[in-house]
Amino acid sequence: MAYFPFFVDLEGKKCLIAGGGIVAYRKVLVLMEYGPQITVVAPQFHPELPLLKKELGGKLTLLERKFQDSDLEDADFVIAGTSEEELNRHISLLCKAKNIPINVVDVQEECSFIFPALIKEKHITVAISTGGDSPTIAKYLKGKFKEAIPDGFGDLAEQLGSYRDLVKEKVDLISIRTDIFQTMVEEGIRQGGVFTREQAEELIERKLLEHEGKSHTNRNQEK
Ligand SMILES: C[C@@]1(CC(=O)O)C2=NC(=C\c3[nH]c(c(CCC(=O)O)c3CC(=O)O)Cc3[nH]c(c(CC(=O)O)c3CCC(=O)O)/C=C3\N/C(=C\2)[C@@H](CCC(=O)O)[C@]3(C)CC(=O)O)/[C@H]1CCC(=O)O
Ligand SMILES: NC(=O)c1ccc[n+]([C@@H]2O[C@H](COP(=O)([O-])OP(=O)(O)OC[C@H]3O[C@@H](n4cnc5c(N)ncnc54)[C@H](O)[C@@H]3O)[C@@H](O)[C@H]2O)c1
Repeated sequence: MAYFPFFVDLEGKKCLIAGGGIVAYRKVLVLMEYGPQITVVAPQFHPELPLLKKELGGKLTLLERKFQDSDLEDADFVIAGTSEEELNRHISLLCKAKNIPINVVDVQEECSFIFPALIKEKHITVAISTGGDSPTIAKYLKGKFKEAIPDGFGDLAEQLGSYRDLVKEKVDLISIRTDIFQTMVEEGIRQGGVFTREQAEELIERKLLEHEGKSHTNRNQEK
């Protein structure tokens, strides 16, 4: 069955990861880009995790002990990736009973959410899932789609995002706004991923004048 990709704001959300091996380390690497508060609980850690802790500071907590049920208490979502299959299943059952979203790495039937193959360029995220049919296809498509994203596209999206309020403030008609945003993207791509604030201001004025000219002509034709 196909899974629906909700895009969730994870900034500051509490993520508990049970297990601290390579699997857990990879999950931390992916998730840290989305700003959650991550706690990893395991008797032994992959050597990269303490190094990452130095980099991430308070965003990453390492609890060097076995998992306890009480670890779930304030978790917003959980990943079970210990080497103990029974324990992973136990964590999954507890989470499901408490309505806490749970991923058991590579065990679809124990998951309430699954991981997609991800492309991230600043705030642009492309997520690919095959509903569990073939993670290898998801990975393959990731490689293909990555090639299709123009250089600097994440930067361009971020720039255009910073002009949204300006456009909304100056332009009332949605159809003109849409035209402006469309032109910004086309010009931004043509200019290699850059569209400056000055250009945005000029474009807004030009499109407003164009529109005024058009409605003027229309009024004259109506007479
Ligand atoms: C996308 C990605 C993200 C990530 O892991 O972060 C991901 N798996 C990846 C790779 C990968 N995983 C596996 C292989 C070996 C080849 C193969 O088995 O096909 C490869 C390929 C490789 O490593 O080259 C083994 C595997 N995976 C699952 C099972 C269980 C089963 O089949 O029942 C088994 C068999 C275990 C066994 O043999 O016992 C299950 C799941 N794996 C998922 C996600 C979820 C569904 C995603 C979807 O909807 O497509 C789901 C359902 C649950 C979950 O884990 O969330 C990541 C791509 C990384 C990237 O982005 O590059
Ligand atoms: N390595 C892979 O590429 C891979 C891929 C897919 C699935 N898996 C599966 O995912 C699981 C984790 O893989 P890994 O390679 O990270 O294994 P690993 O052996 O490197 O790490 C296992 C981790 O689980 C921790 N652990 C054991 N008992 C625990 C407990 N009671 N409470 C909390 N943590 C506990 C260990 O301390 C360790 O940190 C395994 O079941 C493995 O079969 C591994």
